[in-house]
Amino acid sequence: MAADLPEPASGPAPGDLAAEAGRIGPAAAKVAARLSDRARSVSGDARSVLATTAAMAEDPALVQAAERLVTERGLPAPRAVWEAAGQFIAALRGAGGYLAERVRDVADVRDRIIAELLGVTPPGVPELTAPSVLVARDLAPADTAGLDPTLVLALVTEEGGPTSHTAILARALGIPAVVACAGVLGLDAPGLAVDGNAGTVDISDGTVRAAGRGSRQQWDGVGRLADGHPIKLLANVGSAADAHAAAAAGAEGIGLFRTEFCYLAATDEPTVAAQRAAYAAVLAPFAGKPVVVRTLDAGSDKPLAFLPATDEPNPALGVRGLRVAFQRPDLIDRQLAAVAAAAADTGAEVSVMAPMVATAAEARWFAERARHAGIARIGVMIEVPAAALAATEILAAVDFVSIGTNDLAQYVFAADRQLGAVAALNDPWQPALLRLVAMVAEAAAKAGKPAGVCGEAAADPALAPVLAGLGLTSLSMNPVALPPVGAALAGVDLNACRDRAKAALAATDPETARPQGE
Ligand SMILES: C=C(OP(=O)(O)O)C(=O)O
Ligand SMILES: [Mg+2]
Repeated sequence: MAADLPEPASGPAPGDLAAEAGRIGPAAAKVAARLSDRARSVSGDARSVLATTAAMAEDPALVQAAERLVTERGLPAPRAVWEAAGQFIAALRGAGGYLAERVRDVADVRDRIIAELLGVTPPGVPELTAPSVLVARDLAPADTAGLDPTLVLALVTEEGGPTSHTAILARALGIPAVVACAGVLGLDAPGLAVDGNAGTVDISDGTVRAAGRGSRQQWDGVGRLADGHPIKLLANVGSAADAHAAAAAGAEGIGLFRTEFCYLAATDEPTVAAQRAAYAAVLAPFAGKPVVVRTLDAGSDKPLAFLPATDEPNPALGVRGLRVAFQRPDLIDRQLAAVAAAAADTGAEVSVMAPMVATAAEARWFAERARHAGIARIGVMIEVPAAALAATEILAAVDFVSIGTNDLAQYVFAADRQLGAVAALNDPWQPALLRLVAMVAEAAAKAGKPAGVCGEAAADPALAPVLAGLGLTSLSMNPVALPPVGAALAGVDLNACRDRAKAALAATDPETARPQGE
């Protein structure tokens, strides 16, 4: 691999500060244009990942934050980009889980812009001349998208996680990959046998071998089972870049727009006009299609700087999600007004949804405010066990529910979702979690209202038929997961899904719930 870019020196900036700041926008635009060109030359997941990276490079929030660091603190442009990206990286890392896995994407964009400003070659993958196993500390998704599966037998990285863009892309390209393989860079082995299915790297026999080369799955863009039973396949997004990637990946709509992602680095509450513009940029690619906008889910793993920090012993159990709105109804009213205006601007079929609802009374409180803001379709997330147990009463107050399996698992198992030591409990195949999901799906079917899943469970192609069998009507996921999930659903009929659901519910643990070989 090309050497990592060294951390740029911190200054002072040479010459005129305005001119120095003015170099950042054009450098970012050049990086974006280059990535967009590459996106046009490939297809499928690689195309959507490159398009997302291109949009991230041009993200006005990053460019403007870096420009301010030049004009206000006198930093040289490369250092300012480094520090501005660092703020985003810290926020993502603090959020943990799959958000922390987006850190690599931001770091890649940062390095490309800095390399452009310095006039040097950005870090990347060396030209391969013979079939090889690629070993790296981590690999940028944009680099993974360009890998040639005939030359890269397998990929092993020290860092990264199983839901990172890099891992998902490698799977999509059919390249066996093992990520988070601590110590692999320090190995002095003549060969590596990599099994992408088992997640193992064997150095014992000195040969280079790879297993687990899956084939790229085809999905025709319509969410349905083999017998035609519909399951809407939607995308989780947090920015306009994500929304474009979701549209390119063929999402039938957006099932979760995490609005707090727009403001992870904001120091002041955005005005209604600024929120309207930011939301409209996300809704625009989905004119005429369903989009579920979640109101701010701040607090705990996603702190927002413009909300006063609360000194709580257990932030995950504290004032977060909709609970912030109970204390600051003015804040949610301004957000709902901005969402309603953005919906009118774009023609997307917008619903709103509240996070961290615990009781039917809370659902009613939210529905009333959203209705007052002129929003017609209103739902809540089911991510607190009490809400799953009260699903019938909650569904009487709203039009739909969406199950957040990430938090639902965290709370039902009393297992911090950011803590590796208890990760096994936060497994979406846990029968106890699936029984709560079943309870919600049943209540929704009785009420004749839709119920979806928008937590990470929805992105598992083996679990999707189980969720369909439980009676869920939509699955919302990272856009790169859409083709494998769509293909998995298209291969089974509703009866088979119901059988799989029954088996998973009856299992005693995740290992037996999960089909063999998955
Ligand atoms: C989708 C969810 O919300 P978030 O991951 O944003 O907390 C969830 O909790 O499953
Ligand atoms: Mg949640």
